[in-house]
Amino acid sequence: DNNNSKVPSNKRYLLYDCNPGEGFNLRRDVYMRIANLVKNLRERKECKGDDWVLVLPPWGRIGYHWKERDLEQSMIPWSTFFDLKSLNEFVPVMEYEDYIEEIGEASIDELWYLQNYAEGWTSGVWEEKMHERDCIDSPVYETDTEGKIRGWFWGYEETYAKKFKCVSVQGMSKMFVQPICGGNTTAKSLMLDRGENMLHDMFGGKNYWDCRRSMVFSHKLIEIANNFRSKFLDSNDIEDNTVMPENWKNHKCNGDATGGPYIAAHVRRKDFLYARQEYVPSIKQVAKVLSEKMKEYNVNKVFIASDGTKDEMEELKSLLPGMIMFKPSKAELNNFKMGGVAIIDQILCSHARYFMGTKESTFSFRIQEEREIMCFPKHTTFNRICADNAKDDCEQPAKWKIVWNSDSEIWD
Ligand SMILES: C[C@@H]1O[C@H](OP(=O)(O)OP(=O)(O)OC[C@H]2O[C@@H](n3cnc4c(=O)[nH]c(N)nc43)[C@H](O)[C@@H]2O)[C@@H](O)[C@H](O)[C@@H]1O
Repeated sequence: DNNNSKVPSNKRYLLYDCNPGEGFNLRRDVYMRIANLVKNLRERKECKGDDWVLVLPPWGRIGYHWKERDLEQSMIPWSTFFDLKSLNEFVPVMEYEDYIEEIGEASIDELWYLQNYAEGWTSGVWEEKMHERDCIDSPVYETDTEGKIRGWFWGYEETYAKKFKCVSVQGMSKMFVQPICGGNTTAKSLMLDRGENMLHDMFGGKNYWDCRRSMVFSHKLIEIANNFRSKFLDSNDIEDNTVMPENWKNHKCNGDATGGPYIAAHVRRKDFLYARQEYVPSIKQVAKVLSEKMKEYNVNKVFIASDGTKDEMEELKSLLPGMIMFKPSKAELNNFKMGGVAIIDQILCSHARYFMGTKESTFSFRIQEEREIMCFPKHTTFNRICADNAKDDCEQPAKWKIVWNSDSEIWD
C-alpha cells in the first residue's frame, strides 16, 4: 500500500462520475446526491467519525453539447465554475488533482460501477435494495497486465483503480451508508461510477436546499455577468434587490427580489427539437409569447439563453428587436469553456424581472432554483413557453418551495 503516511488514518475519500452522455445541469444534480451521501457518511454513527471528503470529478467533453472541435475541454477543475469555499461550507470537497497530491499516487482503492437490476422490478413494487452483481453492460474498465484497473478517469491516463465491482442499486443516497460503513469495504478511497443511478434522499428538503445554496458560482463568472447586466440590461443587485451575503449560510429573504428591467427566457433547442417535439415552441411562437410578456412587464429588453443555431437566433432577433444575448469573446470561451458560458447565461436569466423556461430542461430548473434562492415571487419564475400545437397541454412547471429551516427527515 503506497498510501501517503501523512494522511490521517480516519480520512477517507469519496469519488464519483456519471454516464458520459449526461449534460452539465443533470451532473449538478448528481453532485447534490453525492454531497448528501458524504454528509451522511460524516454524521452517521456506524461510520465511526471517519473524515469523509468528496473528491470533485474534473469536467470534460460531457453530454452532446460540449464537443466544440476547436476548444480544449478536459481536466477542467470545479473552481472554473463554482466557488469552492462555498461548496466546502456544506461538506468538505477537494479537486481531483489535490487528491492525487495528497495521497501521493494517482490511484483509487475501490471502484463500484452502479447499475440497475438486470431483472427489473420483479415484485412489481418499488423497494430499496443494493447487491453486488455481474456487470450488465460490457465493462468500460479493463484490468492491465499488472492487475491495475484502467479506464476513463477524466483524461488522467496514469490513474487506475485497485478493485472493481458492479453493484446493482435501486434507492436513495442514504442506502449507501450501510454498505460503505458497515464493513463491506475498508477502502480509503471509494469511487462510485454512474452516480446518476443513486436517487436523492429528500428531494426538495432542507439538506437539498442547503446543498443547492452552497453551489455558488465562481466569482469571476459572477463578475462577468454583473458587468454585462449593468452595461446592457440596466440591472444591478442593489436596485434589483438581489444582494447576496459573502456566506450563503447567512442569506435570508428581505422582501421579494424585483430583478432588472428585462424579462428572460431559456430557449432549449438542439436535441429537444426531436426528443421533446410536442413541447418545443417554434421560433415564431417564442417571439409572440415574449413580445406579449414584454408589454405586460413594461420592459423593452428580453434576454435569451439558448443552444439554438445562429439561424434560429437571427430569426428570433428579427421578430423580437429587443432581444439581447451574451456572446463570449474567444478569450472568455477559452478561459471559461462551455460551462462558464452556460453559467453566465443562467445568471443573466436568473436576475430578470420575469423568466420563462423550457419544459423538462435541467438547464431551466437550475435557473428556477437560483431565482427561488434569491427570493423572486414564484409567479415570475415557474413559467414556460408553450408549443404552438394543440398537443401541448401547457402545464406549467412545478413550483418548488425553498426550505430554509430544519424539516422532519422522514427517512431517519
Ligand atoms: C435530453 C437530455 O437533455 C438534457 O439537457 P438539459 O436538461 O436541457 O440541460 P443540461 O444537462 O445542462 O444539458 C444541456 C447542455 O446544453 C447547453 N445549453 C443548453 N441551453 C443553453 C443555453 O441557453 N445557453 C448555453 N450557454 N448553453 C446551453 C449547455 O452546455 C448544457 O450543458 C441533457 O443533460 C441530457 O443528457 C439529455 O440529453
